[in-house]
Amino acid sequence: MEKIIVRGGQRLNGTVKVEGAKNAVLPVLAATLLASDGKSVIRDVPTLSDVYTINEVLRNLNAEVAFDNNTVVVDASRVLKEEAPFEYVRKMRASVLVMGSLLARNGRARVALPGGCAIGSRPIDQHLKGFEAMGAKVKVGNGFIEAEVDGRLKGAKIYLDFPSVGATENIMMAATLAKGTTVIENVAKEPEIVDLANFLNKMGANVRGAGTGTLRIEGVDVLFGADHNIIPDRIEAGTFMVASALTCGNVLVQGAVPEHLSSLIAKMEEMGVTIIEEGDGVRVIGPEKLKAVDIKTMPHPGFPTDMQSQMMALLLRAEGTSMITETVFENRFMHVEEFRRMNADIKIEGRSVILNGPSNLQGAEVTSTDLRAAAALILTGLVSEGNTRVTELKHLDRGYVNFHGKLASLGADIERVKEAEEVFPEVKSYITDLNA
Ligand SMILES: CC(=O)N[C@H]1[C@@H](OP(=O)(O)OP(=O)(O)OC[C@H]2O[C@@H](n3ccc(=O)[nH]c3=O)[C@H](O)[C@@H]2O)O[C@H](CO)[C@@H](O)[C@@H]1O
Ligand SMILES: C=C(OP(=O)(O)O)C(=O)O
Repeated sequence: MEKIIVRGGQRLNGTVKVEGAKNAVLPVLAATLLASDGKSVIRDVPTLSDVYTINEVLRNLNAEVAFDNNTVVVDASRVLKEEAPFEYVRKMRASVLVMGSLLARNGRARVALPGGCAIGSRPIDQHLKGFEAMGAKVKVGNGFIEAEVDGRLKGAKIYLDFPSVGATENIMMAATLAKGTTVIENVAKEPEIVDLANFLNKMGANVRGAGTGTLRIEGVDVLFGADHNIIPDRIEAGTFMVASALTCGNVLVQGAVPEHLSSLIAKMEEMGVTIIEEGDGVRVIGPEKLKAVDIKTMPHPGFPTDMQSQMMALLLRAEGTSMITETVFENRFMHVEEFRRMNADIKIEGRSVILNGPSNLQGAEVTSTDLRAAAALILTGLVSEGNTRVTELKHLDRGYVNFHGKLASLGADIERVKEAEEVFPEVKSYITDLNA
């Protein structure tokens, strides 16, 4: 079993560079399936397990995919298959994002139902509602969702009940090749939506309004491969910003785009952290004492749910009582119990968490429950007494490239180790028998 071991007590210092955004590259790669002519070249792609998974999904659908030197080249000009199997969707829910492209290109898509997830039930009803409004028939059965349209999708007026990031992306992709105009209201405004719209427009699509609450898409007959650089990862940037503030450090986070991080910057400044725009990034200087603040996660430009657990780590060091309210996912507090194992004074009350700080944090063996929780537990280890051992690193590898290496380069006392797993001899022979 792999573990990250952190010994607390070091102030972080230096420069760290952020990668391309995971949550931008996944929909962009799904969108490459829309090009029936020419290759797409996607640059600044992070070497994350989620990227390898989406590449496998694309290959399985008969696209040609090469990934080298942070660049993915996709040729989707051959006839595409229509099925994304459960083995991929189970590993990564964003696999459902191929549905809009497949439906638009093939008139048919069959994608395994994603099922539950550690942060909530995460239904995709809003994606399906959009496809249906564009004329698709949607059927759910045997663990799959099947969507089919007779001929071409038709432009439609769609109102999302919630500004879902995935539904906005999936419907936007489907609408690019639909006949006529699609207007989607109450859409997500995240920077990753804007990045996807920019890529689609480079492919020949006509998408307007990205970054506002309404998208207007005039359908076109054909889309072409295009060249695109992925935007920097605002969540990875935010994670290193918190790391610096937490350890009373002084770190330049290169590639952090302040406009993408305004809610986080505002909250960190309220806590007493100094944040200075410098070059193409931000410098974060952590104070000796942090002030308690209240936080409520919201769709962009509100405070991002993907920074909730890292911010919780920071608030453990703040003086006074803080409250974090999670409004985006109904169950994104699994990390709270792990923080308690590290002696955090923290409790859950409904959809909120109350923290009484500063906690006298102590290292412990803790389990990552999702990718951001993994990062948050490692950050907490940086300011805990003794050793913190963080397990279930498969979550971390979905969203962070060489996280421990980057922290070590800033002066953290951290290593990633592989420890032999204890297997009882009786069980071992049983496994051998089974494999015989
Ligand atoms: C790959 C990717 O980009 N993932 C991000 C994306 O996930 P994702 O696209 O899954 O998130 P959504 O914005 O769709 O989900 C937000 C909320 O809406 C609900 N919902 C969503 C769709 C739907 O059809 N019905 C429905 O009820 C979800 O259960 C959740 O409670 O946005 C989230 C919210 O910023 C981020 O935390 C994820 O990191
Ligand atoms: C929840 C996240 O991602 P996903 O939607 O891919 O699970 C995340 O990036 O924090």
